Amino acid sequence: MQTSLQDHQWHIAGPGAIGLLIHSFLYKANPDLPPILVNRSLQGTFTTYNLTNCDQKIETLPVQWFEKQHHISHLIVTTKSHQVIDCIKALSSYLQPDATILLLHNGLGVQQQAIDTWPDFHFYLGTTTEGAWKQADNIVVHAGTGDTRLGNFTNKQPQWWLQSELRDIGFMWQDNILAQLHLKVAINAAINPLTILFECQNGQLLASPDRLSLMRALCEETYLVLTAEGYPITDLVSKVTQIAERTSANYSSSYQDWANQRKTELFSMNGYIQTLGKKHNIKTPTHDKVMAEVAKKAIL
Ligand SMILES: NC(=O)C1=CN([C@@H]2O[C@H](COP(=O)(O)OP(=O)(O)OC[C@H]3O[C@@H](n4cnc5c(N)ncnc54)[C@H](OP(=O)(O)O)[C@@H]3O)[C@@H](O)[C@H]2O)C=CC1
Ligand SMILES: CC(C)(CO)C(=O)C(=O)O
Repeated sequence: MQTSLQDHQWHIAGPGAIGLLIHSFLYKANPDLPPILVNRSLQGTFTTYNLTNCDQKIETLPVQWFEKQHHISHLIVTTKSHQVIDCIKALSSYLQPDATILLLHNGLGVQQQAIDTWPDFHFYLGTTTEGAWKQADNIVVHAGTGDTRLGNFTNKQPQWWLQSELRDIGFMWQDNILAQLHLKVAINAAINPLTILFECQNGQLLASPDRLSLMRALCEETYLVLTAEGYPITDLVSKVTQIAERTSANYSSSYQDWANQRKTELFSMNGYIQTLGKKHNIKTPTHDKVMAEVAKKAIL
């Protein structure tokens, strides 16, 4: 039996920092069509959560959780990259055969795996520069505003997008989203593992010749591999340097995962470049060395 879900009602799987932030955007845009949260256990926990906005105001928002009678037609997955496949597997019997699924995580590789595993679902790929973190299970802090872009493998805007609630909350359609995602991976692959190796903030990578030369070597290999894959990124070193300067005081997401003994997403950043290197027969010795060193201290 199906409960009273409405057309286009979004489910959000992964009630972490980004999941709750997007929940709050959708809820505030249309409280009559609240998004539905899905957690790992498929059983709701908290009934409200607190959101600290960028201007330090605190709002309390109600939560509606997934129920096993639901048929999911629209899903946003906001787990970490290594949790995406298991998350969709756990939901596969509740997803409509032609469900729309937006994957919103860092890194690459998992998106193709999802599309290959479930060819009938309509997958969309996204990336966000919003910043958020969890203070507790039901407390989220919106640390910095950013933008969220989505697209698909075909670059064709679907009909649903024109009336989508996602437009109301400022999400933007991005032609060639894959180019955007490859650029992000190239930047992450040059910064994130090094912040774990040197136990430093992003900006401190620019402070010594040793760190800079490793960063350059990673960029050179990434450039060759991504060019072979059809995504040549010009001036990658200066793009990486600019981001490291702009986020100078930040600890990268991988550093934070390592510092909190969580699995990092490096397998879908440097690991993705290594996989493409093998595919195109291009050696990636710096990525290999850096990943081997990071593996001694972090969960890859
Ligand atoms: N936070 C940020 O500022 C930004 C994050 N991103 C990216 O967004 C993605 C999400 O990041 P973030 O929100 O910080 O990560 P979090 O770890 O805070 O959130 C992930 C959530 O997914 C849950 N989860 C794991 N497996 C499942 C499952 N099978 N079903 C349902 N829920 C599940 C986790 O629960 P559990 O705790 O039980 O594992 C957790 O609540 C990452 O790829 C990240 O790199 C991108 C830009 C900025
Ligand atoms: C751009 C950068 C490196 C900012 O910290 C990031 O995306 C991350 O930490 O994952």
